[in-house]
Amino acid sequence: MLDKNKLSNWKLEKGKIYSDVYNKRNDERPVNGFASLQRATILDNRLYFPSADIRSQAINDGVFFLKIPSWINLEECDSFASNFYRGEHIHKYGKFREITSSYFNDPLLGFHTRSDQIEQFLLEHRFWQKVYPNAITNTGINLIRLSTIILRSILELTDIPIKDWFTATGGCVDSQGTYHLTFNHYRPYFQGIGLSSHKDDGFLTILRSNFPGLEVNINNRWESVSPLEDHFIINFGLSMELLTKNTIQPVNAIMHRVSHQSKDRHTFGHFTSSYCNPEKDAGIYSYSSKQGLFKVCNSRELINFNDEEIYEGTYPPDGENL
Ligand SMILES: O=C(O)CCC(=O)C(=O)O
Ligand SMILES: [Fe+2]
Repeated sequence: MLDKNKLSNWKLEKGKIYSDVYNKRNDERPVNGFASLQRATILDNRLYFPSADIRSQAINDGVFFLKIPSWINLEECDSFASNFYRGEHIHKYGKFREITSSYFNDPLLGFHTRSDQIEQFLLEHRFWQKVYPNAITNTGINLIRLSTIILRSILELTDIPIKDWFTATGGCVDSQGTYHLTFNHYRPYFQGIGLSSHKDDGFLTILRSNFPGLEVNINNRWESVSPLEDHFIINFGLSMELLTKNTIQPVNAIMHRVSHQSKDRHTFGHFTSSYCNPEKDAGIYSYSSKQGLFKVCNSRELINFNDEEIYEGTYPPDGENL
């Protein structure tokens, strides 16, 4: 959690995003039981929790289950997640492991192997139509719609004036943010952790997982998430935490990690971030009733620095670099 008093001074610095939660980031304590996550549904284009208390709990946890709406079809995305890394001779989607960042002229995109067990195919919305099969692009577009519904329902709980919502979210309240649809495979033949502890950079992540392995840090305890059939896992990210920290409804970003996997594990995630492309960067904002809306950092820098820090580590808080 970001320290409230430090918010107005919060600066994005390389290797220091997690300085204030350094011990949590470098925490090798095993899990301590199962997370008891709250459940929500979508009703009439709104996010609905069974009660205000359950909603507060979910917002405080920074993570909850969401019933998958009937208008979202996951079949092709599930198949893509299970096959994108296998090679063309094994499956039609196996060729995607050959499509790397050089194809997009962007170091963030395409197929990547990481220092953890994870390997990924990561693609930003502006390339979906050209690269993904149509069924996957269509699901991605429905996930944008879903993320917009969730985001608006959360903003309604804050005191951020509606006139500021577009700027505050870099366009996301009108489905004009930057979106990534990312497929993950955890390589059982690799040593070490599945995925190092981190918070997602954006406002929220819609995660599809049928596999155990995700661990969340709630109230300074690591807990396993048992996936719930027909539910997404919704994670709030750094942009949401920064934006709402000094409003009447602070939202916590959830620190999470994936444990070592001894069998193949496949998941995929849809990430909602403030608008940025090589020409334009909408920025990351924070709001308080005293100061109004103020810019905290660049959107793209937050994505890049967070990515680097996840895999390369956080500088120890005493200032000494790794
Ligand atoms: O695979 C998972 O369960 C989590 C993936 C994740 O945290 C991410 O892609 O940011
Ligand atoms: Fe994540």
